[in-house]
Amino acid sequence: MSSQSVEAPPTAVKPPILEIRGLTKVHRTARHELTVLRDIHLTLDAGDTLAVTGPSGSGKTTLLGLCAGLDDATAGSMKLDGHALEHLSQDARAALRNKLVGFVFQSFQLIPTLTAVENVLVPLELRGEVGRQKDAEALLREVGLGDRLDHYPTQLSGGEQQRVALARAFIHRPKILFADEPTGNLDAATSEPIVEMLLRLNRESGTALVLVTHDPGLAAKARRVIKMSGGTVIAEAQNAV
Ligand SMILES: Nc1ncnc2c1ncn2[C@@H]1O[C@H](COP(=O)(O)OP(=O)(O)OP(=O)(O)O)[C@@H](O)[C@H]1O
Repeated sequence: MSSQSVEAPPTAVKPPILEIRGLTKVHRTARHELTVLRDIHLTLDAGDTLAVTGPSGSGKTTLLGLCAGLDDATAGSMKLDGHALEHLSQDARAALRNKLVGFVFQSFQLIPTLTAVENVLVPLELRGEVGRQKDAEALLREVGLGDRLDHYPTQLSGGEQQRVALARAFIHRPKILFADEPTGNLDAATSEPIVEMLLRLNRESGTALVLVTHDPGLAAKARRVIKMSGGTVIAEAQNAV
């Protein structure tokens, strides 16, 4: 009998979905220099949920924008799913984000000349995926817009536009979804299914969620909560969810 021990195969350790080191953002004008984010460090595990809270002007939207690649940092580094963004070309960064990231903006950013269904299909078209009309329609039904499929953004209320934006952010099943005030424009009855949908996406697809919110009820549904003030993270807590 062999005395060789059988070594367990190495377990694949998933990289954090998001790793931020020393992230800083300074806005410079001719006369002023304004540091809106200062030396932020943050690590988020794959599939985790994080609420970003803090008073108006504390830097929450700026942080989200940098994470989602909508803006460039003044200093610091970021990894998405183990990929160091500073080592990638602009095109490679865009492709990585297009694959991994979903984003819901505070101001929806729907394309005015496209219908609700066509707006939801945009992330797929950017990836060259066609023929997913039925999936887009199903998602819109899930957010309660089954009878608004062919409406244009101007024909939708603010809350309805918000829901189209959420469906658009979900359609390619991102690994991480950034949402800036996802229920900010919705009443309690409308926001509940949206929150449920976000949490279901997290549970069933393992999509990590980063939610900027002023709503303590929504923040309580995230496993981790950070509080920002003056461009820095001043407190961090964990919820038993
Ligand atoms: N392009 C810009 N140029 C100069 N200052 C900016 C610019 N964009 C944002 N700021 C400033 O950065 C600070 C942080 O703004 P940010 O939108 O990130 O705050 P926030 O915490 O998301 O606020 P709110 O809860 O009101 O949405 C604010 O003081 C804002 O005035």
